[in-house]
Amino acid sequence: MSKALQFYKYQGTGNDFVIIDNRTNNFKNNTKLVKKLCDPKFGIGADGLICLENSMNHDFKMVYFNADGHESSMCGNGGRCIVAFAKHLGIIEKHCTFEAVDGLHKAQIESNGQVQLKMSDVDEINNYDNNIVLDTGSPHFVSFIENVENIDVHKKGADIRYSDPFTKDGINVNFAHVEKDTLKIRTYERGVEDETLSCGTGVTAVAIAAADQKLISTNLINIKTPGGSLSVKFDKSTSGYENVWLIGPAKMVFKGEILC
Ligand SMILES: N[C@@H](CCC[C@H](N)C(=O)O)C(=O)O
Repeated sequence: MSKALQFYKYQGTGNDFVIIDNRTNNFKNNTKLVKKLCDPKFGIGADGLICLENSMNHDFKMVYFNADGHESSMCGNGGRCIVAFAKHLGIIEKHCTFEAVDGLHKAQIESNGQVQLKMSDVDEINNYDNNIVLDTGSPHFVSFIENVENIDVHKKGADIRYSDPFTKDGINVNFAHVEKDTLKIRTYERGVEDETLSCGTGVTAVAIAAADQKLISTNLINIKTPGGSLSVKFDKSTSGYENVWLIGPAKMVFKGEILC
């Protein structure tokens, strides 16, 4: 017999998520079910699904699944959305610390609703054929190009994601253009296997890569994605980049019940 599952739908600059309050452990996830819930025809439709779960020592725990149904690494936009959701549930007020797959994250909600999320430190940046590979909680490939509006992100992103060194574990692929300390970014996401409107760990990776390549002269960077605007700020340390913050909107779109 089908069971009714309560869900919430959130979006952060157009990167959209099904969020489930799983503090009671009622939602027993499996790859097929998560994939179906993320499917716009057979389910709700989203780039990923997030469970908010109890944490022993912190405000809550975030468990993230890509739209392909597999549990994955950190999601920056999802992290900002789950913070807004925790506030909606009354678990937190303005500030919180939560557990995620890549460690602890601090966050705060501004009076204008923008959510600031502290991301992992970055201490390894690799060059790859004039491109950059780094991990901001999820693995990212960064390619700086001239004409970011016209590139076929689906085709070129898939070519890189399925190329030799990345086939097995996969990688997210970002195409970026720098203009006067503002970055324009489009991302092909692993696990969605397509372009999404925005990727939080992706824009964080591009901002740090741009600083590392000396393409920008500020450590508070404005970013434009097809889904809206974000900012990233950080400090340069002797070993890399720390105090990395991703800042932007996170909004509830609707809530409902689905039979599964
Ligand atoms: N949408 C994301 C990244 C989600 C994880 C990614 N698809 C992966 O598997 O690495 C974000 O906002 O960071």
